[in-house]
Amino acid sequence: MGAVSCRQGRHTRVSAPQKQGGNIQGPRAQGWKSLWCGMGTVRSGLEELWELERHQGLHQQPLQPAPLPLEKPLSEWPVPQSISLFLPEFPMRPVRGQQELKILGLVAKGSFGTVLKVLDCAQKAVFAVKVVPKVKVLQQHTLRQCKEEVSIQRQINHPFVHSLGDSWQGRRHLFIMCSYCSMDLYSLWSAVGGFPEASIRLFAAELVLVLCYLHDLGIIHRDVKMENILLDERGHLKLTDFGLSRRLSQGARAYTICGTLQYMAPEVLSGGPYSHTADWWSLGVLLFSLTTGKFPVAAERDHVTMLASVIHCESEMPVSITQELSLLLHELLCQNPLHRLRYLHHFQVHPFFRGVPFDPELLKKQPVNLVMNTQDTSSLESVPFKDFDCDLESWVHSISPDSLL
Ligand SMILES: Nc1ncnc2c1ncn2[C@@H]1O[C@H](COP(=O)(O)OP(=O)(O)OP(=O)(O)O)[C@@H](O)[C@H]1O
Repeated sequence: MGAVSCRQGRHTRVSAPQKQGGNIQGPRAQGWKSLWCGMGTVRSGLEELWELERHQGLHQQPLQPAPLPLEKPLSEWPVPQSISLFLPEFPMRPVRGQQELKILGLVAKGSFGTVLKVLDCAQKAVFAVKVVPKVKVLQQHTLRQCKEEVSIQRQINHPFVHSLGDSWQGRRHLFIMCSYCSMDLYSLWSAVGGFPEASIRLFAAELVLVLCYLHDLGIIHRDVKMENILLDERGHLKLTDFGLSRRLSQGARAYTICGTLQYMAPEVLSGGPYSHTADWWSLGVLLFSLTTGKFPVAAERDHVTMLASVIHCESEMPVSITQELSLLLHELLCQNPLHRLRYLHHFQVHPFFRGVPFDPELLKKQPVNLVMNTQDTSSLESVPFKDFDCDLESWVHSISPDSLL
């Protein structure tokens, strides 16, 4: 049996961006403080502010705005191991960032990293930056995986995949930057519940194209789930989080038990051998949930119990769904990976996809009314970025130091 690395089914995603002057409280704020304190190249100015706060006993008073001092260029040679270990995927950027990036808010706290929303002042564009503490990477023995994540994301270029903007390292953190998406499928699903079949058909076709593309490149994603599907401004999807992905050539097998329990195929839960086909099971779970508003099998506490539930459960299809969709779900949620749908031509001729063009450009032209409607009614997410254009000093200024302890 392979190593076990299971993730939680849901992130602590912050549903609305934090505005300038907004309150940050509780454990989330604590996360911010420790994050800022260790942000190395990007937030070294903040680190100094925290130090100042500690030594001058300013806990009860708001911090004064202060200019961000530039971090001294790296002069150590040879490069210390704490840096060289993460090269070349995470290059050192001594000056970049602290002058150009401004934190706009906290997006989510994943199991590996914290995702921040930032403004790149030079490019005048908003990005999401995943910040991963190096110490966590080393403690959890995920160095190889972490480098693989970046190297895979650099290689990929597909309209429905979230491509990598940049990656670099500070002294204590790794940074992975991508363009920012204001909505993810999980949040949309939580707000809307079951989706109409027309929307499911479009999402499914886009995901089929992405998964076929990845598998043809010899990449297995291993964490296909709603939280890892972001939606662009027109509602089309972008698969993200390649943190568990790996290169697996056609015909090769994997054994590591990893993924998010509710989405993991039986052959993954049992410790393999498994292949790219496991991603199609996850797609089945995802489509079932989008259709019915609930997961085919409730989450269990560990992979052993989850396996028992998955094996013994015959997911009942609601009578309200069409036969074509029911057939698709059955064929994806097939216990035997060899009998599971998995090739593009399977989907192209499937009755559920009758008339669907399996072409990214044509799919992108189709409207996703569901998302547009939801975004229209959401409050903060649709506020223009300039409204929360705060810089680091004002963040520090606006937050009560007590709430950050
Ligand atoms: N570019 C982005 N724009 C907006 N939100 C994002 C972006 N990237 C990630 N997120 C949000 O942050 C969440 C966590 O990111 P990600 O999955 O990369 O971190 P993680 O630590 O690997 O999470 P986990 O291991 O728990 O899946 C995502 O599920 C998504 O909701």
